[in-house]
Amino acid sequence: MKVYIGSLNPTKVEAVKEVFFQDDVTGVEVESKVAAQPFSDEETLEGAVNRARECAYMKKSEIGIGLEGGVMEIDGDLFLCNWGALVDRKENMYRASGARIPLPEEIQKGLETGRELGELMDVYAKKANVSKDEGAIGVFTKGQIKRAEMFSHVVKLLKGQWEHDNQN
Ligand SMILES: O=P(O)(O)OP(=O)(O)OP(=O)(O)OC[C@H]1O[C@@H](n2cnc3c(O)ncnc32)[C@H](O)[C@@H]1O
Ligand SMILES: [Mg+2]
Repeated sequence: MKVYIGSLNPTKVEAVKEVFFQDDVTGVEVESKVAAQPFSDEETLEGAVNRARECAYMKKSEIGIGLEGGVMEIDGDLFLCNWGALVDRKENMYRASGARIPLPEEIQKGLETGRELGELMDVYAKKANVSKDEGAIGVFTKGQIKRAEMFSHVVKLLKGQWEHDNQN
């Protein structure tokens, strides 16, 4: 089965390859059509759905997957939020979200000035490309849950729902 994932970020591509291990998985760059830094559950989910739709419309695609990272507010605190969407050939859509943790105040302040989380995390962790590696979730959980594992839970939730509806 041909599966497209709408990103070239290794944490996202890895997660889909791990869960769809029997399938032919390809990462492709597509537009999320939302802000580079989504600021709510709704906007983050919309980015995931847009990516999944674009992937599902690709030639020979049986399944398109979109994964999107963002932040959302609860009572003045910003939490990491991540959403995934799966669109199949019949245009059925499945959605799922990932684990969330609050972000420290200094990161919240940086986000509020319009900077992207990926950029802020590199400054915080004093290294490059945190978003392509352990991610903010990995940094703030001391590596207990890294970005690829968090996304793999989301992809399992998507695949499982799709399989539930397509069982014989
Ligand atoms: O190439 P794409 O697929 O866009 O990968 P990305 O890393 O930019 O991921 P998103 O667009 O889904 O995430 C939106 C923004 O939030 C950042 N981000 C989200 N989750 C993160 C995490 O766990 N660690 C570091 N940055 C994160 C990311 O770098 C972007 O600036
Ligand atoms: Mg991005």
